[in-house]
Amino acid sequence: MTVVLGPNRYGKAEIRVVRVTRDGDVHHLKDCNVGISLSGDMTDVHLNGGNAAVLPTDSQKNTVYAFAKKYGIGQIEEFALLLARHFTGSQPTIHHARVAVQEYSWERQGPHSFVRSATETRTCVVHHDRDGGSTVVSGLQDLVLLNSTGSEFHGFIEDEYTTLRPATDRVLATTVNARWRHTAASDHAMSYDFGKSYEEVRRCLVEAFAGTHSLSLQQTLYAMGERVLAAREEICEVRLALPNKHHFLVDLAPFGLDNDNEVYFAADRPYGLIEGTVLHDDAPAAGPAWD
Ligand SMILES: O=c1[nH]c(=O)c2[nH]c(=O)[nH]c2[nH]1
Repeated sequence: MTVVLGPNRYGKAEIRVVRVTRDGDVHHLKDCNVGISLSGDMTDVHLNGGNAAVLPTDSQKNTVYAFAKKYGIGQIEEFALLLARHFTGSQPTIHHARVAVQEYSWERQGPHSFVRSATETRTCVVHHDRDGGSTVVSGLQDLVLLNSTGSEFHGFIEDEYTTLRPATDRVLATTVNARWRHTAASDHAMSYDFGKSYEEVRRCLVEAFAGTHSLSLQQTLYAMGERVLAAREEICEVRLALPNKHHFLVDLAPFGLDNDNEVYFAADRPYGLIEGTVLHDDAPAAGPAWD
């Protein structure tokens, strides 16, 4: 039996960087969490402990802070591309870079005061290969949505363990975790408006959730992905993970009260987890985009 080194990567995780841009009395804030993963000529370090090909993860972390100062942090996808291209372009031993960024949103409260908004986190994952192009997957996490009617679930399999009653009018609630792949990120490069794209995709997801009379969360998932692909030509694939945040009607009969879909128990666990991919049938090959 021969043992060999398989796929590997290394980098710095969870680099928290806050960039304040001062515009006179008015300040602008970017609050991010950056993860770097590099791969390349790493056989010697794993097999023999030879570090000559290794750019320390500490240097990677420092690069994030230095780039935040030198270039600012605009759209997170642009910042991630800048970093990924830097590592592959400056170090011959680094062949591939994966940079992931999460952005926490702050609402302006004054010229230099901000309130952390309890809404979703914006995300991106960029891959850059020194011999090839880049892939960009944007996304959002923890966008909480609820429809208080317009949702049904019936006609499902009923086996000997089924107790669920068919529902013709229920609450449908979820925490959207969505990621979407940009068709040709390497062509768009830096001139591409990632900010507008993000806002429009988010709007499509919310509008499709709110506007779909749902016979299942699976149907709603597909409608959300389909809406994005119909509206946004720069996107070729959408991946969604939608927990079904169950709202159970409380039995008020013991108290002599009826419950006409008015009082619910919002359970936090267990929850159904509906996951799916919606994509163009001629979407270009994903390469490492989803890794
Ligand atoms: O929208 C739903 N899809 C399911 O697959 C499912 N399963 C379940 O118990 N409730 C629901 N709701």
